[in-house]
Amino acid sequence: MRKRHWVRLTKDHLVFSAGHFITFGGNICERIHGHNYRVEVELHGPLDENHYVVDFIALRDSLQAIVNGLDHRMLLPTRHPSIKLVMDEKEVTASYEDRRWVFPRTECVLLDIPNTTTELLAEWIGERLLVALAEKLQWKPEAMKVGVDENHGQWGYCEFS
Ligand SMILES: Nc1nc2c(c(=O)[nH]1)N=C([C@H](O)[C@H](O)COP(=O)(O)OP(=O)(O)OP(=O)(O)O)CN2
Repeated sequence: MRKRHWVRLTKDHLVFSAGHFITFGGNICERIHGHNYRVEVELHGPLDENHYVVDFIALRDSLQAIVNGLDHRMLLPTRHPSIKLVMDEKEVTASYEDRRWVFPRTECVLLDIPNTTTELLAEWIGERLLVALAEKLQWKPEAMKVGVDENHGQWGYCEFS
């Protein structure tokens, strides 16, 4: 019988508090609000010489660094078709139709995604985690699943295979 191994990382400190707003249903744009997001990952692959899929510590530290970069920030999508972002050194101005929000530049994270849904945040985090693991360990999983929870049980996932 074929055997497969994987690791799953879900820690109380893999959390970030951030502001966002999304659009849905075509032209409905939420009011700005925040969430205490949780992040978890699952990585699949063969066992190494330590009988690990991947070292939990290296994985945890890599993911924590990505999560920390999102903590206490305003999350803004750079590829949204109608949320426009204009920025200078000090400020980011976001606009949607006749609404406008101005944020200190250093308090924003500009994400190259079209909407800050949990599904796309999971994709963004996963892409960065793959880069971090390649740099740190010269390793990539056979498959990976990243989950982001925005409201105590509302998880969006992205699977990489
Ligand atoms: N599949 C998805 N559905 C929705 C997402 C998402 O990312 N993926 N996101 C939202 C909104 O961000 C919305 O803010 C979440 O709604 P809600 O749970 O109502 O948020 P609140 O923080 O206001 O929670 P309350 O329980 O109402 O206080 C919608 N759908």
